[in-house]
Amino acid sequence: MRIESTNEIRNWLRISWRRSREALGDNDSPTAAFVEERVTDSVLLRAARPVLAAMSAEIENEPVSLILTDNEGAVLSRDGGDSGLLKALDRVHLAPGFVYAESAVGTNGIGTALEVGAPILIDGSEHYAGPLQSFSCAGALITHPTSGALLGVIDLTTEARHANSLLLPFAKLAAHRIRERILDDASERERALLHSYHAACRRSGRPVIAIGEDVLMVNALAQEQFDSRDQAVIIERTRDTSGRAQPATLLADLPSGVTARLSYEPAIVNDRVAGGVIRIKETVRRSRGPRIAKDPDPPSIARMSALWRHTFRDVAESCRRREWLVLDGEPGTGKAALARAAHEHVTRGRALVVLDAARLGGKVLAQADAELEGGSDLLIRHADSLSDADLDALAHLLQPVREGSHAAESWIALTVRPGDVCSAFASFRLFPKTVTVPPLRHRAEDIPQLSRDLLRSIGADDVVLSAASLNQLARLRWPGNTAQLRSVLEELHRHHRRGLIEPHQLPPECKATTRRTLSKIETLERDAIVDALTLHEGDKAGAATALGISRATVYRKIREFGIRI
Ligand SMILES: Nc1ncnc2c1ncn2[C@@H]1O[C@H](COP(=O)(O)OP(=O)(O)OP(=O)(O)O)[C@@H](O)[C@H]1O
Repeated sequence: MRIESTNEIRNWLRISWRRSREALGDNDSPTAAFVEERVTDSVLLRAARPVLAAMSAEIENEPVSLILTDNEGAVLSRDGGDSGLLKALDRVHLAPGFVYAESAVGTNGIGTALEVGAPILIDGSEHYAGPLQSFSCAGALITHPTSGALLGVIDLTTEARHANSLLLPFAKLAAHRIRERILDDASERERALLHSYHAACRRSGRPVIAIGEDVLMVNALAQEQFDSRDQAVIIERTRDTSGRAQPATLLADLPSGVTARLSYEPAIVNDRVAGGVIRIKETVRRSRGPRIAKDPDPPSIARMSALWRHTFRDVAESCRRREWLVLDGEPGTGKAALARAAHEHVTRGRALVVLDAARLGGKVLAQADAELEGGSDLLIRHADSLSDADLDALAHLLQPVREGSHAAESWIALTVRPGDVCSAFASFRLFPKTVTVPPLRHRAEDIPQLSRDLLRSIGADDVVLSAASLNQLARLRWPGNTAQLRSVLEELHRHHRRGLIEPHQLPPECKATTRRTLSKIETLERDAIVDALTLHEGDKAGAATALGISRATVYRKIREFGIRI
């Protein structure tokens, strides 16, 4: 979008002020939030550093500062400017680490350029916040030259009394030079990777795959020998090495039943890893017979955070002891998936019959009876949806099984909502153990791996989430847990069949953010505020009263946690 005429600019300003008023109320001196975990290396920073160094030399001793931010308005660097200007900028926290999003500090050259998606000059009193009105800021967007992803903003700020009409053209020129530099860097890296790839293909005469930041190359031999599922696992496995400057040898168990030995060699240009070339050295067909190992490797579903591994171990242990089990947890946390995977892991192929009580209602009794008669293991999902009478009948059905001869045969697990313990079961002591499956927001570190697993399972093998997109997903609250993440990825796949997905391409429901990983306490605090706001249909005063905190605190927390309801 381009903003050309003065009228249009005024219009955008009016809208920007309205947004600022909604976000900040009457707060005339909002404080920019500080981000503790800052990005110190990125495509943008690498390309911008030399450009900004050269440009700040051109305007040496001028009262103008060049400010680079990421695509959420967090300041990454500040160059140039005389000491008076720098002191003034420090006073308004326009400094590295602080976030200049419009929602945080009101209309300004950085946040407003991001909001309107176009370069913009905000002059003196056009700023929303009083303390910013002594500055003039020109912000120009920096987009990735090939993917078009929004990377950040270059902003030129000076004191309003020095404002000059060249500020905005100069900001646009800086953005243009940074984009060109990104393109040069990328083609230099891609050339280095291509060179290593061709050399590996010639030397080895084997299947070869090369992976760079935006590039994937698969030679004809690799395409012939491995289907797309195998290729996806190989690529996934080599992600473990991404960015690694040392050669490495890895093993990968492929879905086709072979184990492949992968030899990784980094392609390096200017001391930086441009990508890696993977030669597939040999493959061995795995034995189909029963595994002899006492403690087989856990399945991929279990290879996640300590919290999730611990939960998996608990379920597997109950299954190993044939101890009947209740899995409770919020909707969509993966209770059934976990029970299935643990059962498969422990019994190595014994059938587990899954009955959904929410779908079958009272009919679940007759079906469970028939399956138990045959000695099957049983997973009854959504047991809490049964009526009290049906639950009672189920308890009476299960009690003789527990005490009878085939008790040792059948393993039974139920899934229920949190805290939904059925008194009939408790009185018969049918289910001695309950495992609580943690919500996704308590294991945000699992989101990258989980997203890749889910993308593969929905057939979106050609879709790759960028690191920034994964960070964005990891910051969300996920009330619908893994099931919601799955539906978000399905929605994404409907619009993007392949390629690298950047944050702006994620579905809208992924837009509420906090910039950092929250501590457990902060997560609980955020959840309480979200729950109160939802209950009060977004009314902040009502939520504040319900929580016993001030309205100002609710506003502050909404901004801090990036809550949008
Ligand atoms: N660790 C995981 N890896 C891959 N997919 C998963 C994982 N956990 C859950 N899923 C997928 O997420 C979705 C929801 O999981 P599941 O149905 O097991 O959740 P649930 O807690 O039993 O849900 P409900 O609220 O209906 O009881 C399913 O599509 C499942 O395959």
